Amino acid sequence: MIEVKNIVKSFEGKTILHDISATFYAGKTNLIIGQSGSGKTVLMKSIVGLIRPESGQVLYNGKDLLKMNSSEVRTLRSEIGMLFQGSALFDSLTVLENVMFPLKMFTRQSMVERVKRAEFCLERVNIKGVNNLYPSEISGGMQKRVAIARAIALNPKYLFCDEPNSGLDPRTSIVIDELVSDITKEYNMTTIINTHDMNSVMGIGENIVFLNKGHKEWVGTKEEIFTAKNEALDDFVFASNLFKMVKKYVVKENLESFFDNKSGK
Ligand SMILES: Nc1ncnc2c1ncn2[C@@H]1O[C@H](COP(=O)(O)OP(=O)(O)OP(=O)(O)O)[C@@H](O)[C@H]1O
Repeated sequence: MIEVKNIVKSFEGKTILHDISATFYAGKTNLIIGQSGSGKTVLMKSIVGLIRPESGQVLYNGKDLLKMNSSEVRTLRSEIGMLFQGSALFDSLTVLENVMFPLKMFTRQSMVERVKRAEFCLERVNIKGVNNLYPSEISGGMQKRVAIARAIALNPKYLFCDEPNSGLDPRTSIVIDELVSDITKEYNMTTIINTHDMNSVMGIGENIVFLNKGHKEWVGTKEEIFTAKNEALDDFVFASNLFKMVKKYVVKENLESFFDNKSGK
């Protein structure tokens, strides 16, 4: 579990995060949503430790990142998996070598052990037969799966995904979302995902934190979003006519059956 308490962050005298407190649960897909510029990335970077807030606490299972010494931070880093927007694979390394990379950085495993673990992770994300290809030789969806395999190579307790669906078609986005969600449950990870993607919100939003102009405006689940009485949230989530119609239908008809059928299974 990760808790942030009273996080304040400013740049050049302008406050970007206003006293943010939120809880992100283990075994759940926790989403941070909000308009462009609302502070999602700054919040995620503050949680990961890439940005130091002026005040507040970032508690990893109760331990404050902002008070950890360098050896504690290094241990924590080995427990964190990251999935970046553009997959961020190393172009000059093969698929297998990309997944082996964090194992080389953070473990003393032998070459044989590293290969075995990387092969296991690639199989887990349903990647077969491309281990010796380079990222440029596989599709965007496959690259994303390889990035997930790399992110879970060290068996992380915490997984951070920044816009994991950017650049993917809707069908592949759902596959990636479901993969992240399944892995989160399987390994009981605390997964935090930054997204604007309403399909992700409706599909895997188990704990959604909505930021509005750097303020935490609302927290709830994908089911609660339909009946929330928050104007800013409503404007953001149901901005398109399509989602306005979906809301009308879901509220009028049967909410449960909508979520049961969401993934089209
Ligand atoms: N290093 C920085 N220096 C100055 N201002 C910054 C810095 N990083 C972010 N900001 C500002 O903080 C605000 C929030 O940015 P942030 O990237 O967190 O938004 P976001 O919600 O992630 O947006 P998007 O969805 O477009 O990625 C923006 O106004 C941005 O210009």
